[in-house]
Amino acid sequence: MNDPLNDIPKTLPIIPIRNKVLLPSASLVLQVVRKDSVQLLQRIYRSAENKESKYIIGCVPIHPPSYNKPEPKDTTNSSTAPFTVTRNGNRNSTPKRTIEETFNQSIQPSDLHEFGCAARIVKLERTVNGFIVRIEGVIRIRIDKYVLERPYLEAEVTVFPDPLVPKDDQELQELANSLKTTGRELLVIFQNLKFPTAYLIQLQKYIENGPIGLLTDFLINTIECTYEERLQILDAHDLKTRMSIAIELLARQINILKVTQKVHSTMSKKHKEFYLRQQLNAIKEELGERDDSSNEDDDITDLTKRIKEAGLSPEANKVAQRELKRLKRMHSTQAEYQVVRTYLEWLSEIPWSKSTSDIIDIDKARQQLEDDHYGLESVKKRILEYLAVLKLKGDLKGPILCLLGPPGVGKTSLGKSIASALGRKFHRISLGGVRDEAEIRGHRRTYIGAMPGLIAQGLRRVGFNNPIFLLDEIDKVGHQSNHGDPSAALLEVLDPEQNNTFNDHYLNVPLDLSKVLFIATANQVDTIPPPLLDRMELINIPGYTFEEKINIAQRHLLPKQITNHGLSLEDVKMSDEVLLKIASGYTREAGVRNFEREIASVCRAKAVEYANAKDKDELDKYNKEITANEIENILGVTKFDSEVAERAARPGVVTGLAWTSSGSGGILFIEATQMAGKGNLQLTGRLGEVIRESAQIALSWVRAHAFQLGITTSETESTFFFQRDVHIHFPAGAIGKDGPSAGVALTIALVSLFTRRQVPTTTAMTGEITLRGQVLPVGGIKEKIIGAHRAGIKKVILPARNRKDVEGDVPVNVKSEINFVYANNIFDVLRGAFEGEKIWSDSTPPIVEFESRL
Ligand SMILES: Nc1ncnc2c1ncn2[C@@H]1O[C@H](COP(=O)(O)OP(=O)(O)OP(=O)(O)O)[C@@H](O)[C@H]1O
Repeated sequence: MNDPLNDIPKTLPIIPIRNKVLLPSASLVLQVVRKDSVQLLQRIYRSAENKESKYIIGCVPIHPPSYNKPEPKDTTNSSTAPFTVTRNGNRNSTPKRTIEETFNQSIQPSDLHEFGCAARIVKLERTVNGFIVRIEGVIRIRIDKYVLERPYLEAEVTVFPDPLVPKDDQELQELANSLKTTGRELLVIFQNLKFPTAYLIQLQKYIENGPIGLLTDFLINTIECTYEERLQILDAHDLKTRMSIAIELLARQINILKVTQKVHSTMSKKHKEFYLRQQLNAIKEELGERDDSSNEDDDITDLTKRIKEAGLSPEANKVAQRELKRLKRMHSTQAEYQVVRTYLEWLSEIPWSKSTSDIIDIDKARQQLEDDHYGLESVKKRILEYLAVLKLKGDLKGPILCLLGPPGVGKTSLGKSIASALGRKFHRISLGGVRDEAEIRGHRRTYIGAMPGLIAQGLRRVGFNNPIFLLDEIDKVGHQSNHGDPSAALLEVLDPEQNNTFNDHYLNVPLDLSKVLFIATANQVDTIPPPLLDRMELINIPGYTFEEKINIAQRHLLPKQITNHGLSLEDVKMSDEVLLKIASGYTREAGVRNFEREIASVCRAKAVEYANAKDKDELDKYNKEITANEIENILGVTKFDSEVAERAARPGVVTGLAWTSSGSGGILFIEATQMAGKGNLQLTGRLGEVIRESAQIALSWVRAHAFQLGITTSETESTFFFQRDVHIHFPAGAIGKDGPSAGVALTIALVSLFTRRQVPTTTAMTGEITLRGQVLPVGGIKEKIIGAHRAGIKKVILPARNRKDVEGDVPVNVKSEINFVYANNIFDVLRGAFEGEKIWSDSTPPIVEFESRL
């Protein structure tokens, strides 16, 4: 057998234990929540090597409040210290504490007993409040001196190994024999009581082979005795004293057990069960298989109180009470205990009946929206109408508002403004990339690590049941897959008829979401699942024009960034020209997010300049006005020239209008070239199926009208197209492109290529074409035109049936700076693209003109 002495260092970290005495050979499970011990175990937990079972600590009992400290004694003397704990010092007199109180409680060396037990950590588990640790007593120790008090106690110790019983010590030999006889007697009783076999084997081993000191401790561990009696045994490092006390205690226990066995045979079944249960608990406790029940009780009392205060719905309360009952029956080391406990914590933290009171003051809301956002008049108007209806009707049963627009146009910040106008809490739920229904609805509790979904989590975070939830990027939520359908879960969330009984899989009780005000945001409408779209009212926020961006910057972004950088509004001035330079030279976006970032860089540079001037006491030299030249010094050379200016007009190159998946509009170039070949058409630039088909249609139309357009010399000539290959490329090959709206631009690019005529780079076009040359309307007109305006386009050719979109939605200043050409057919486009020049002959009347008369 290993000498335990070898394992025990001279200095040991100390874990003080309350109401318990650990003896060598016993094991104990402790729920550790007090700060000092938690910090000690944290250190052990962190260092991987120390997590092994070899880590040794000292376990020392804390004196109960009524403990009278014994007189200092000569520890070399073999006699045991006078025992002075009164009966009042038992566990029942210990005051109950909450977890927090226990955590903050500080233990002084003077509170601790002089003797303790060195123990080996065999299991260490993290819990919500601290640790659960299982320790095994190794050997008696006496504390000589505390060498550390914070963050945890550490002490120099003397260890007391048990000597072997000397053959010639008659008295000791007799005591040992008597102890073994008592042990055998107990073994028989325990066998009758059906004690665990492993325990019985162990006891038998100790009785037959000793060592006698360990057998004494092992027996005392099993029997019922008071706290004081156990302390007495702990203090008795001298074998003779320990055995004498133990024999007395064991004899008492045997008597009790004998009487019990008699009573047992006469008891009713119910009584017996109760009695056995009590006994089982006591035995478990003695064997160290029950942890500090006072802490566990504290925990459950605390939870019960919190559940009572949370004002649960009747259904939730029923479930909570059932689970509480289960929890009480469980042992805190059981894995299921933590699962149930976490569930109950969730139930207690959902705001079932806590609401903020609404302030629906339309004037105040109007003011708030005005203060926070420039422009967006129609959006603000619609939001105010919505709030007015909310005020009159008093419920939220209506369509959900969905703010639709490119990134950085203020969708999120509009949501925040609405929340602060209403005095409600605001929470943003990002739906981008949500592929799993469980993310919305939670995982069932049977899963390991199950959690409630985003909605329930949001409610817990805000702490009130009537917040504003901004469902961000609802267009990016996943559809039906083998992980369920997140959009179907959202449907339930957003449906006012169903959402008062929303079922989160984890909570598994109906949640009332009818008081939550949902606002959604999306970049594009196409990918929003139709049933969701059906429940929402779209409010379009197209991109901003330069003029709007400058106004937003002067009123909101610049003041915000100046103050963010510790300057006062008077310290930095930027003219509209400078702001325009930043917006056009350094950003290319529909919103203002990058613009704000660039303004922040300028403010940072100004803050450095200001601080330097202040340090040198030269504030008079500091120039608060920022010039256009300074901008280049701060932000570097301009990142973007006018997109149109980058290009020179060439045959085969045409400017189209695009609408990106993020909802912002812009221009795109189409380049066509021809080479000797066999009549093949090659397309590049990451193109989708539809745009490829548009290119085929365009080529077929051009081939069909080649003679009329002067490309071929006779109507029957076919060699022209069979002797050359055509290659069409859409630059910015990294970005995928698709959709039918490039049809018109593709046709014009091919006509320009074959007729060697140029289209001005400031002319852009959009529209779908049919094989017969008709121009069909397309979507995203407003965004495309605002984007084109930003790019410096002067003329836009677009389908005649899109005229209403231009007249209705496009800002006036944009309309006034762009010349619009509305086309019914491709000949109208040709006329517009080639500056009114009629490049075709009328020898054959164009088929489309005939069609257009239909
Ligand atoms: N009209 C406006 N008036 C004042 N500030 C604005 C306006 N539009 C946008 N902003 C500001 O622009 C920044 C970006 O806005 P926000 O984050 O709300 O954009 P978003 O549309 O939600 O973008 P995303 O779709 O990427 O989430 C914010 O600081 C916001 O205050």
